Amino acid sequence: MTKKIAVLPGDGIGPEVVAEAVKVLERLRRGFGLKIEMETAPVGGTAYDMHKHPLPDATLKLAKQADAVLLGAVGGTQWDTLPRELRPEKALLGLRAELKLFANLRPAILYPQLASASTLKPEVVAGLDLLIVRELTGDIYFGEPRGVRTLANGERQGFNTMVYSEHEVERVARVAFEAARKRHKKLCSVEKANVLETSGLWREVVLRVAKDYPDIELSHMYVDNAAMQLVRAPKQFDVIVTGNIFGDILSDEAAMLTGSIGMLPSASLDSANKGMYEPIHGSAPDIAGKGVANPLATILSAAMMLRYTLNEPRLADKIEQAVSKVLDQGLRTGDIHTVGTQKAGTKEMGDAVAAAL
Ligand SMILES: NC(=O)c1ccc[n+]([C@@H]2O[C@H](COP(=O)([O-])OP(=O)(O)OC[C@H]3O[C@@H](n4cnc5c(N)ncnc54)[C@H](O)[C@@H]3O)[C@@H](O)[C@H]2O)c1
Ligand SMILES: CC(C)[C@H](C(=O)O)[C@@H](O)C(=O)O
Ligand SMILES: [Mg+2]
Repeated sequence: MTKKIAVLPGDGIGPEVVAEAVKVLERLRRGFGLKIEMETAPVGGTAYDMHKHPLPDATLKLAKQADAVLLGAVGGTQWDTLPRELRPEKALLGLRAELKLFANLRPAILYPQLASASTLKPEVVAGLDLLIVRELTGDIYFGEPRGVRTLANGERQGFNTMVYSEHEVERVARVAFEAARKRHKKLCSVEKANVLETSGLWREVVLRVAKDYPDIELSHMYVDNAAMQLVRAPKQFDVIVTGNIFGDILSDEAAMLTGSIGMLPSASLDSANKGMYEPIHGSAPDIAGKGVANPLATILSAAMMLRYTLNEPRLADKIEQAVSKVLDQGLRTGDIHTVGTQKAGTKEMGDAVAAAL
């Protein structure tokens, strides 16, 4: 049966990198019998400019009807002064909440060809393959109350609330334990249980779920230590499970171990593995429109889509092998460029991956 993919390019470099992932999917459709149809819709600031809303009804409807969503990135300084409800980022959070995408998988894998692009020494990072499972629909991102209030003395005060219910922790913990079971059977739960009640409950629930996974080696780490350990000795980790805000921060940090934030894909899944796929990076206003953004994170997100939602693991492998081949050829966008390699633009990189297929 033909699967429907909603393509939401978004803002900044979003359309540039999504075009290359679409190119790769098209190649699979024409050459390898992948049965998909793609429909594009605006999201984020681009959608606001067209429809006065960052997540128009038609876009949300398309995303809900589709089997999977491929998203570029949203945001940009020109929309930063809008009321919060109308900002591009709100569309992304809205999609995650509306589609109930509570489990965000962010693999940080070092391609051996990029060892010298990593911020860490080759011996510390060689062979790095870790998976961050980030909870995506709870935490301080969605917790109430939130806002800005004026105190009796006239001073204004901003406030947000970190909230996790047991069922929210339990379901993402199960995703992480299951992932660990398919990998090296090690799970590290990251929180701040020495200070935060939310984190104390998080740890309790993870320990309870662990009883169903006696084959998994579970550890717990405070987030400050985890941030340090990631740059000290990242290979101690197999799977990390953590909350929304800690996962956001740690995954950007982990990206640099692989050479660039332009290398990290993600899958955001609901309980039936329906999902939204996007690079972890943003709209990169500093390089938008220049044709220099690294499209590999988005291309690798398309591979995750094939693996998790479209049930085409063989084609997912093919994309990942094609990416590796292009890196073997020495092609590099500016963010992963090192001495002795050849500088390529966004389009050139996408063309090379499609050709390598
Ligand atoms: N998922 C998303 O849509 C998403 C994620 C993060 C940030 N944002 C939004 O994007 C805007 C910019 O945020 P930011 O600057 O903090 O983060 P960013 O990820 O957009 O950029 C951070 C730095 O990384 C570089 N970079 C990012 N992606 C790259 C790529 N593919 N190739 C090469 N270099 C790349 C950028 O040039 C920049 O120097 C903000 O409006 C923010 O809210 C959106
Ligand atoms: C743009 C923002 C809402 C988003 C997040 O914080 O989740 C981004 O940083 C990400 O990592 O996808
Ligand atoms: Mg982020």
